[in-house]
Amino acid sequence: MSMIAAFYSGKSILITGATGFMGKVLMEKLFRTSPDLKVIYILVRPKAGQTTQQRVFQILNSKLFEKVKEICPDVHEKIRAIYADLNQNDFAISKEDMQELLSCTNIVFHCAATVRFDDHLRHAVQLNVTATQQLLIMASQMPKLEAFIHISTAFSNCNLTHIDEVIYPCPVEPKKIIDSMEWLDDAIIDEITPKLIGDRPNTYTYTKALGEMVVQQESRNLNIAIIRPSIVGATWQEPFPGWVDNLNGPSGLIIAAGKGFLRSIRGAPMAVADLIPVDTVVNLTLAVGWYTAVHRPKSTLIYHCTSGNLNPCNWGKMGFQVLATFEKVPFERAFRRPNADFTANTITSQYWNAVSHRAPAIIYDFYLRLTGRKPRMTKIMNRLLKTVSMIEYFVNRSWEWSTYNTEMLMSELSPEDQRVFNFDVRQLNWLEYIENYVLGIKKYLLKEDMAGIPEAKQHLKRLRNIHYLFNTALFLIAWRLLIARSQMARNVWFFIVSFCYKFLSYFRASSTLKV
Ligand SMILES: CCCCCCCCCCCCCCCCCCCC(=O)SCCNC(=O)CCNC(=O)[C@H](O)C(C)(C)COP(=O)(O)OP(=O)(O)OC[C@H]1O[C@@H](n2cnc3c(N)ncnc32)[C@H](O)[C@@H]1OP(=O)(O)O
Ligand SMILES: NC(=O)C1=CN([C@@H]2O[C@H](COP(=O)(O)OP(=O)(O)OC[C@H]3O[C@@H](n4cnc5c(N)ncnc54)[C@H](OP(=O)(O)O)[C@@H]3O)[C@@H](O)[C@H]2O)C=CC1
Repeated sequence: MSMIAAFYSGKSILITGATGFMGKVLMEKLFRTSPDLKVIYILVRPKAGQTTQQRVFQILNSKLFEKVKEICPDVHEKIRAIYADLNQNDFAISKEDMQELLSCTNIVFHCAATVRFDDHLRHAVQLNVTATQQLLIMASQMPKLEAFIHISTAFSNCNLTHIDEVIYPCPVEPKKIIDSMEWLDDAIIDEITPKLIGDRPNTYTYTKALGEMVVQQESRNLNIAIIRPSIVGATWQEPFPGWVDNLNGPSGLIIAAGKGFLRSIRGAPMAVADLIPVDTVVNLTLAVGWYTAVHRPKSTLIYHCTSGNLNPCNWGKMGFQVLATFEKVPFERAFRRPNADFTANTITSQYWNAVSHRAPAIIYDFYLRLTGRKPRMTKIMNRLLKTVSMIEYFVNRSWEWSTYNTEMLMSELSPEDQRVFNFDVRQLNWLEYIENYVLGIKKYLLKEDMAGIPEAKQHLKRLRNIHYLFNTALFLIAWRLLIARSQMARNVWFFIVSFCYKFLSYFRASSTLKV
């Protein structure tokens, strides 16, 4: 019997960010392994024209929850969706709901965040810092609370190269930042943002670091732990391999490469690609929840959920395997044949940007205009290049995260728990994982049918022929222009033509003699 699964039985659990990538996988695993848990409260806001109830309904009826519904048929009754907006005071939770949350909650998993790299500092602070502070204040009023688990990121201290499982202070106190966001106007915030974030690349990593400081400062006598995952990718094993439902991290770029838009990234092929499957993060999170509640460590423990030091893969190897998978399972209706690479050199990268990204987009838009359609490729390309520029920081560097606490926890688990809540990335086979990841993107994100693979392959063949034709035409035009302008080029051309003529004449004569 799994001790961790047994621990969550009968418990009331509060999850923020349950509608997000990690939150959904966390809920799924909880219901699948501890079907007799009491209730999961989730803080949900209405979005994209859907009410909170509709959003929950959609999640429970998705492919991800198919297994859960077999094991825990009353799953609908065990989810309590509470209307909440983490940007509002008291999260806009009603008095009755707040009362229930405060009096019943046993465990809190705080996953909600803005993960956008380019978010305005005011919004990023509100969600990643102020909301965390408010949630901790709520947690301190929960008499039955056994553990509070905060999800941060391994990149909260990406300004360092070696990162230990400790909280590194930021120069300006989070409380001062929170206060200043209330009275500074947007223009001034824009001006001071680069100074505040310092040598971090974006507001996301900065505010996640502030969030950790808030957790430390507001911890009071709570049992708290912090989890720092690196780049979270599709599921490795559970509930099935390759599940992913958003474009964050590598997923969007894999689509862009598979559809032939993305041909080159300025990145170091030998830099460590510190990816971590989402089910591994969730397994560690649940194990940490159990350990924090049962063993009550004296101080707030931080757990790195990374792969680089235990089972490293680099960007070059990852890119190679992604492209190899496209050969077997191409995406449908590609713009160009997938052929992307990491380029360490800035000038080479700018060259490829001009030749392989901007020029084809301009040519295609010209073609769309000629055929009376609305041009759109330049816009798509600009968006893609913006995304690429935002991730360049992360694919040009390697980090070393120590994993003492994570390894200590692994050794504390029973063999059964090590199996059911496996977070040992040493067992991960990268080639297999990446192949499943690309397949998962095709199935669950692009919703493409496997029956369409032969047609997709045919389409790629047509694109290859168009590519050859285009290159030949381009060469002939260039050559014709050169011949018209240069005596030297003309001489070379006549020399080649006369050489070919002589060779053919000799070949014809010798074959006639043989007869
Ligand atoms: C060379 C071999 C090729 C093989 C491929 C290999 C790929 C390797 C890639 C490596 C990736 C490395 C990533 C490192 C990240 C480390 C970060 C640390 C980890 C974390 O803790 S946080 C989680 C990561 N967070 C993110 O990934 C969020 C990133 N997104 C953003 O910040 C913004 O969305 C972005 C990119 C700034 C764009 O903003 P904006 O222009 O305002 O656009 P929208 O967000 O409104 O979206 C518009 C439109 O674009 C679609 N979209 C969004 N994101 C992506 C994306 N990443 N790729 C493609 N398309 C994307 C979005 O759905 C919208 O579409 P609509 O149709 O709805 O308009
Ligand atoms: N994905 C990754 O690569 C990594 C993620 N992390 C961390 O993991 C955690 C989860 O990330 P992930 O699941 O990927 O992120 P997602 O963007 O998929 O999910 C974010 C969640 O936060 C919720 N949320 C955002 N704003 C509000 C709001 N105002 N009120 C209520 N809820 C809100 C979202 O709700 P809604 O659906 O309504 O928008 C969503 O449920 C975050 O803390 C992130 O920093 C760490 C490392 C890497």
